[in-house]
Amino acid sequence: MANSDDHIIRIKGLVNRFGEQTVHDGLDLDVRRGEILGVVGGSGTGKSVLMRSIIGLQTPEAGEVEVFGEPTLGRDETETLDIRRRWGVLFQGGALFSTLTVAENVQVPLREFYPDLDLALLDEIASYKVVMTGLPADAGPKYPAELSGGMRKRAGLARALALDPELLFLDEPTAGLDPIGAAAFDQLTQGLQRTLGLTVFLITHDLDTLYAICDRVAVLADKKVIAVGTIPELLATDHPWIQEYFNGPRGRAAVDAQQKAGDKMDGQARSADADAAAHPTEVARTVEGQRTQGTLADNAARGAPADDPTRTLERTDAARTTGTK
Ligand SMILES: Nc1ncnc2c1ncn2[C@@H]1O[C@H](COP(=O)(O)OP(=O)(O)OP(=O)(O)O)[C@@H](O)[C@H]1O
Repeated sequence: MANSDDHIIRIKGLVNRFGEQTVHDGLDLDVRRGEILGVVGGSGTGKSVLMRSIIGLQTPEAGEVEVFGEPTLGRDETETLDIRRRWGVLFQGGALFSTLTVAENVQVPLREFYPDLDLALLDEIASYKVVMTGLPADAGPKYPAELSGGMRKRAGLARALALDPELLFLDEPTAGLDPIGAAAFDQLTQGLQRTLGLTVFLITHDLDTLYAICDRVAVLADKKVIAVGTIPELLATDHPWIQEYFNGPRGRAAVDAQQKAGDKMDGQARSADADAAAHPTEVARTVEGQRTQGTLADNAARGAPADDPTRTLERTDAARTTGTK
């Protein structure tokens, strides 16, 4: 398979079967470096099996998988150690160890890949990752059962970021979150992706997530990736599932919500411009698309941790639409 610097994952001719059931049959997909790729498809189309095939938890019957330019199939764990330490995974539901605290959960991959790290350093890295994902610092010693669903997702994300990965896999990160919590998690994902230069492979049923933060979307159907592109590019195809998914009532509601969010941010940008003109010596604020990130002082004033560079102003648009399974 040709190597390309533009692609962090390359999949060719993937075949996965469970008994008589064929889940993937000649699936191809490339993931570009630095993008957030949304992966969608009806329930049971094999999104999670695809992710598991990439990260080595599922052995496909045939095909080629390359990550960071290295083939991953047919190689044992020690051979892929250098590759595996360069990605992080947030499994569906967070998959935290219930008998470990949040900090201990974050330390699991650190202990696995760097067994010689001393305890003080493990604690320090875990604390940093906890705060980085917007959790309060006192979440570290808590057990998963003591956290809300949204906080558990953030704790799972903190663990996924433990090794400073270049590539992040997120399996339905906003499932089960309320609309405001889901929008905040999207903004956290995008903030981290931009700040840390991550590539994100994001499985979701959440149309708002697709519209809000995904650069491209890959659609799984008929045992393959039937289309991959920006949402306007997908809308230009005539595949019935794609048309129904994006043009159905939930798709239209997601577009409306996106439009409202855009209008709101335009208003904020205009008002920020007026403020800047009126107070030219004040520290500038940055308005990036839908995301407004204040200065550390602004964040502190809003109650966000002052040392958290990724904390973003949470969107409070009321409408949020999750695609049907
Ligand atoms: N270990 C396994 N053994 C047998 N069948 C499996 C196994 N893992 C997955 N499958 C089957 O493969 C198919 C695809 O599963 P997968 O979990 O990838 O779907 P999905 O697209 O992620 O679905 P959802 O959106 O509902 O999470 C399903 O029919 C599932 O039952």
